[in-house]
Order: sequence, then structure tokens, then C-alpha cells
Amino acid sequence: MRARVSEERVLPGAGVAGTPLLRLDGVRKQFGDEVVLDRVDLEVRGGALVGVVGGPGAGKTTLTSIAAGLLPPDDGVMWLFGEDLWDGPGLVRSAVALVPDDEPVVDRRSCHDVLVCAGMAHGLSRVAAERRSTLLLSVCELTGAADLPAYRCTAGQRLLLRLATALLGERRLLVLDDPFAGVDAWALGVVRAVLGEFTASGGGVLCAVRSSERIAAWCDRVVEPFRGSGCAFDSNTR
Ligand SMILES: Nc1ncnc2c1ncn2[C@@H]1O[C@H](COP(=O)(O)OP(=O)(O)OP(=O)(O)O)[C@@H](O)[C@H]1O
Repeated sequence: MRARVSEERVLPGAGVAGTPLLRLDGVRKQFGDEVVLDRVDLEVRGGALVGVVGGPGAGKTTLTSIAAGLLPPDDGVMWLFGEDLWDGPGLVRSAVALVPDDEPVVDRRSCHDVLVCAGMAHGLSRVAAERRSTLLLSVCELTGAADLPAYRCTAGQRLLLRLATALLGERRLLVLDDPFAGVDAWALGVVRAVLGEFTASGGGVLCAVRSSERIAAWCDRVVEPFRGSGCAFDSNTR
């Protein structure tokens, strides 16, 4: 039976629903002459799943990289858990994780070993990493694939492994970048269940997709911030 995402210390102190977790105020990002993000306002509160929709090249990876604290905006302010991320100590960064988009995997390690090594890289002891990995494999319904080499996983299993890796740390905000290419209905259902439990525990989710078709029903709000019209303060009314 699948473990619950809120079990044990997977989501310690995930937060209180309605608490602002992420807020972008007038964020701008430019590469050379290309303005990718222009005055983007966006908010994700605890308990909310916000979808961001943009076509190929619209700026989803740029936006999610900024939201995950991995790329500084050129202008505007990024608030993470109430802190101006790029004008403060930045310690809050560890409470947000990016689930990147899919890419070819050549890793011959098993799913279990990928997770354990990532856990140890996060500073967990071997024993703690083993324990956490076993729990997360169950949460993400990958227990049956624990010994499967990562390169032999389906797109859906790879996404679930990336999600499990993101949950190794003590997260309050998950940011997903265009994660659903090639993902089967079963894996999509598991992702939905895991994210649902994460938000029910007070965590927040920002999910960027090319089309809202697959996730519209899950989201508290779906926004398109890439055409200058983007104002995305979520009402958190679910
Ligand atoms: N580091 C960079 N240097 C120069 N240009 C960049 C850089 N990162 C992104 N871009 C450009 O910014 C634009 C938006 O790219 P981005 O990857 O954010 O879009 P995307 O919506 O994620 O695209 P896709 O759906 O194809 O993955 C593209 O024109 C891209 O070439």
C-alpha cells in the first residue's frame, strides 16, 4: 500500500494553508535583446496549486528557474516565504525544490540508489537516506521499480523519481517545469495524488505546462503570464 506523502517527516511543518509562499512582483528577465519575462506578477499560497501555461519557448523554464530560486531576475522582487530572496540570506531556498522537465537518462543506478545517493548529497546519513528513500518510493508508487535501472524507466516513472527526489528535502514549495511529456495516465494520477496531499498539508505547487488540458482540473488557478497580461495572485479559494 502506498505511504501517505504527509507521513513521517516527508512534509515537516509544511505550513498553513493561505500563507504566502512565493510572490513575484514585476519580475523581468532578458537574454540579450530578448525579453522573456516582462513585469510578471505571480503568487502561490500554502495549500494552492497554480498552473502556468505557455507554448514552446514562451519562458516556462526561465520562470520556474526564477521561482525555484535558481536564477536571479533582472528586475522586480522575488519573495520566498516572506523573504526578498536576492536581498537576504537566502536560507529559505532549501524549502523550495524544482522538478525539472524530462531529459534522456543514461543512469544505470537503480531508482532506489538514485534516491539514496541524492539523499546523502542533501546531507542525510546513509541510514536516514535509506529510510527516506524507501518511504518516498512508496509515496510515489515506485516500490515495484526500486531495483529498476533509471535508464529503463518509463517517462512516467522518471517523473515520479524526479518528484521523489524533490521531496527528499523538507519542502514547502514545489515548482514543476513542463513535466508531463510522454507521461502515462497511471503516473499522471499518482502525481496528482502526491501533489494533492502536499497541498493538503499546507505546501504550495507551481506547475508550468504547455497546455492546461491535463492539469486544469487539479489547479486552483491557471495563468498565462508570458504575454504581458500576467497577473496571477491566487485567491486560494479551494
Ligand atoms: N540562458 C539563456 N541564454 C539565452 N537565451 C535563453 C537562455 N535561457 C532561455 N533563453 C531563451 O529564452 C526564451 C525562453 O526560453 P525558456 O526555455 O524559458 O522557454 P520554455 O517555455 O521553457 O521553452 P520550451 O517549452 O521549449 O521548453 C527562448 O527563446 C530561449 O532561447
